[in-house]
Amino acid sequence: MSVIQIEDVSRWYGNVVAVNGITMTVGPGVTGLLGPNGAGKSTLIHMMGGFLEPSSGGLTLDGKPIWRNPSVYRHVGLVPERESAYDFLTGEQFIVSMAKLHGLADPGAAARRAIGRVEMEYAAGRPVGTYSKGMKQRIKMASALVHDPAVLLLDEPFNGMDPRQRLQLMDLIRQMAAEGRTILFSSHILEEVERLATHIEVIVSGRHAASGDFREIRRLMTDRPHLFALRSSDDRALAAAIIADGSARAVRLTDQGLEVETTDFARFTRLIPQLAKKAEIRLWELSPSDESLESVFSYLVGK
Ligand SMILES: Nc1ncnc2c1ncn2[C@@H]1O[C@H](COP(=O)(O)OP(=O)(O)OP(=O)(O)O)[C@@H](O)[C@H]1O
Repeated sequence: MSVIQIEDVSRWYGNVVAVNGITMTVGPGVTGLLGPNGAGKSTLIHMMGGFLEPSSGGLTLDGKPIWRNPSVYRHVGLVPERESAYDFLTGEQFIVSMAKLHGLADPGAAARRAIGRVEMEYAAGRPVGTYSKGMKQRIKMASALVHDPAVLLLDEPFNGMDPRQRLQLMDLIRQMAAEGRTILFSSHILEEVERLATHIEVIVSGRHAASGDFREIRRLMTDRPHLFALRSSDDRALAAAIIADGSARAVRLTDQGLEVETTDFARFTRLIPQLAKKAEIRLWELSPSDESLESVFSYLVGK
């Protein structure tokens, strides 16, 4: 059972602070690293895998420093977001070469085992350049598994996958976690993280914004004020009805219709059609107007 400890870690690129004073512990099971694009997820993952030096702070695997420590790399597999295989190599050649890089005693056998793990035997003899996005993702996964690491780091593993490929990969990740591995995967999609992760870490603008199980994070996200845009046959009357009901924090009449702020998302979406019906108003549009991930995450960090 392996544990990665991240202790007050920062990383900057020139003037850009990509990761800012993050402290967290990643243990066995599946951890989801959630954050919008540019939050610093890839930077953090690369530091966890020993591919990038922290500008300050330290990272350890089972108490051993990760940076410049090859004895640690034997226990870590990293699947990067970008393509990492030469298109002209066959899947098998690629995995065998990775096994050789790790100095494994029997690269052929290790490669076959890893390819079997991701169910890619049928395409192992084909050049990687002919693979679909999902197949490329699986062969990258095999390359990270070839030395049977205790820790697996996956950067946006579901990007570009169709729903069937997504389910297959989720199954594989669950199996590997059940075997006692420490697995961390990054994503900017809450639902994805919610379905797979037993533990969630949220980062926003390089900072650690929240940590815990998904119910807690979901509550933090849904309890924040929500902004809705409404259009109806009589916006003024609808505004009056909403104000009379007392379910909104603020109601504004705009050129486009109504803007309503509420803290109880679920109750408000149930209530509005009832209010409209009672007042004989036809509802044309009811849409959340601040549902961008950016705004959800910003709320979490209190910006
Ligand atoms: N090599 C680099 N040089 C300069 N800036 C960088 C470099 N790599 C990342 N950054 C910047 O650091 C910040 C964090 O980037 P990072 O790729 O770690 O975020 P991310 O959460 O993985 O985002 P994405 O999901 O879009 O890849 C961004 O502002 C990015 O532009």
